[in-house]
Amino acid sequence: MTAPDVIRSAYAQLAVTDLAAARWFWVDMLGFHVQYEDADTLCLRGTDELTHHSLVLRRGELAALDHLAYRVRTPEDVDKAEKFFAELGCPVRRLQKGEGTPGVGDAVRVIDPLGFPVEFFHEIARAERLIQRYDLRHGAEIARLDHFNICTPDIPAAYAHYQSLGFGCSETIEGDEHELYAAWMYRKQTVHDVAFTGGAGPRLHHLGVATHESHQVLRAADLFGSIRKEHHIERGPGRHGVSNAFYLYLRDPDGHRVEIYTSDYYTGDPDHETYRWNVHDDRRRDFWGNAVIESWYKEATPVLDLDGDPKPVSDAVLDESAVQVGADGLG
Ligand SMILES: O=S(=O)(O)c1ccc(O)c(O)c1
Ligand SMILES: [Ca+2]
Ligand SMILES: [Fe+2]
Repeated sequence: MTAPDVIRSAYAQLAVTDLAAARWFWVDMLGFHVQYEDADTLCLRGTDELTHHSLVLRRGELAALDHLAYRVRTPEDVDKAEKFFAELGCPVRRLQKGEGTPGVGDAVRVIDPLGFPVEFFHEIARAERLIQRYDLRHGAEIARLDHFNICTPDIPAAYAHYQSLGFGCSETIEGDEHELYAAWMYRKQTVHDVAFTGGAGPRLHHLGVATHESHQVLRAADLFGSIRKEHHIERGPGRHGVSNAFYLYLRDPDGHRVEIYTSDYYTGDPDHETYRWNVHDDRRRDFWGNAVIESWYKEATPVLDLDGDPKPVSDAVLDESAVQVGADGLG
């Protein structure tokens, strides 16, 4: 089975129960730009992004992940993706241009071996260059989508699946016997396109969106505090151990988690080595040793199947939050 040539995590499509409230959060507060809008759909992108969108919000009855989407290098890679997942016995659905998400061409949607709805596409509409439209920047000034973080009960299985798709591994969190608690994996040459958080799954843990500077991360927190919306702030600001990024976690009006993330590092050399953290090192998730609050480990967004119905979840094998590690872990 030849794996499709994945370029990067490209967009996520979320179902939101109140499109206007979601618009306030993602456009007014975070600073995404509206590329397309109708009564049920918002297609959004960050200031640096040159394709139609990196986030799609679609009105729905249940707050859920509709699908994650990876861009592949050529139209032929969409065919390869279809074959790759069909041979794994996964549900597969081909979408012609115009049948799926606005702006996206020929694509294939699958339920992957981890139970996640995932789209692989090549063709997507180009968008006007806003990189130097400083006059249009607003809110947290989000530059681009950076990564997906998914909750899954079997981290080794997730690692093996994404390794079979050609993803490298930049960092891990491991136990004393090297049992795998978490992993960060990439195709683009930064720390991750996808990362795995141990927990009941399939569920979406968060979307990571990048700003250029840490002052935009701090500004986001101040913006929410200023208008008495501080309850949207869940964790941080802080410095990650894994990735070394400066971060802030927020929850949108539906509870979807988003991380504002800046300043990780280059991983593009062919012999790039995985950096391994011990689960007992309480700098791993916050380099300053600040505790990870319970909701961050326990709460996540359900995912939909290819017919739009919520998928059941199965419980975790390992529970990092149960490991007693100083400032982190709740055991
Ligand atoms: O908290 S961790 O340092 O493990 C971490 C590192 C990178 C991320 O994107 C993240 O969400 C969490
Ligand atoms: Ca809070
Ligand atoms: Fe993240």
